[in-house]
Amino acid sequence: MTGYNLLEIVSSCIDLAEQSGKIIRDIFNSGTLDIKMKGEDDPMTVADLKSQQHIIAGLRNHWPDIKIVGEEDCEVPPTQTFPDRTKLQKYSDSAPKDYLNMNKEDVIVFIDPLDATKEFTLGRVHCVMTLIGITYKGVPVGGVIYQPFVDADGLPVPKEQASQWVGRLVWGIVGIPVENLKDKRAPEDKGKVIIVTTASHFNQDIENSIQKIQPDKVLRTGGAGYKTLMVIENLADVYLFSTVGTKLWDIAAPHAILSAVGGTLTQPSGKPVNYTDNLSLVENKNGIVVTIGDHQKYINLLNK
Ligand SMILES: Nc1ncnc2c1ncn2[C@@H]1O[C@H](COP(=O)(O)O)[C@@H](OP(=O)(O)O)[C@H]1O
Ligand SMILES: [Mg+2]
Ligand SMILES: [Mg+2]
Ligand SMILES: [Mg+2]
Repeated sequence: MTGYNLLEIVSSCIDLAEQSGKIIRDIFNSGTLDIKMKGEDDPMTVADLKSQQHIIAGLRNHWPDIKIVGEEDCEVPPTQTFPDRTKLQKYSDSAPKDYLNMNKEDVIVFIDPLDATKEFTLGRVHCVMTLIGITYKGVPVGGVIYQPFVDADGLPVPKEQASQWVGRLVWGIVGIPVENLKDKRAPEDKGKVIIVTTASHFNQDIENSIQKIQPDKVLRTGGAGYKTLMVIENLADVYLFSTVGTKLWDIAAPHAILSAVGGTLTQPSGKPVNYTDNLSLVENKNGIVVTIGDHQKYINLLNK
């Protein structure tokens, strides 16, 4: 076979995301985040950088030429990390055959080394995640997300109980059932329409869109990955961010897992997102809408 094998790439990304989680936890515990501002409300820390360097160096050791789009602009020193490519071998018979020998030109790995950096710098670490998404022919097909600051069920743990930060991994490949997910909807929220949106990048466009849906509840928290996982686990019906701000690396990994469980992510118009390595097109300029069901109903409301 001459193409890339998605099972091997996702297997490696699982190792690298878990290792990055440890890097992120250690830097948080050190207390030295070395915060730099890339733009207004757009911080980057040394944890973002070290996490991305670790992931890219590990991928390059196996796939020197694979297309990678990472959030941070940084040099990548070589490492001796050779991630395990074999963890998912048992799915070789059940995985979609196309994904076992993917044309190299059509594969892109999107890396968000630390999603929810703003919240991270404020110590609200439960929503921090490392996100690695793999797209094939412009569509997310594999995703790995790792939450460093939660317990094994993904529940927040305060920093006074840091020893319980065992972390949580979720990976998904479209066509293979996703493990390690729960329906977390509280009984009193059954039948309600719940929107989740940004905590730290809110604006009037988003407020106007929320009004069109007339939800019963609006939750605000950090991280594109965390909010998408809330939809996947039924804590919210819609993740709505109807404005410029998120980038392809924020959504590639969670989108793949969402697709694997039957959910939908589009632009607010209902048009699909096109995943490309053209750096002038990595912004989700029109925003995103994420649902686990009734997607068209919400798109209709947003466009009426
Ligand atoms: N106005 C804005 N400027 C820069 N980045 C934005 C933004 N709005 C959203 N984002 C990006 O979208 C992601 C989710 O944002 P939010 O937590 O507000 O929902 C964050 O990813 P990072 O933390 O990986 O940079 C954040 O940087
Ligand atoms: Mg950032
Ligand atoms: Mg992000
Ligand atoms: Mg980030």
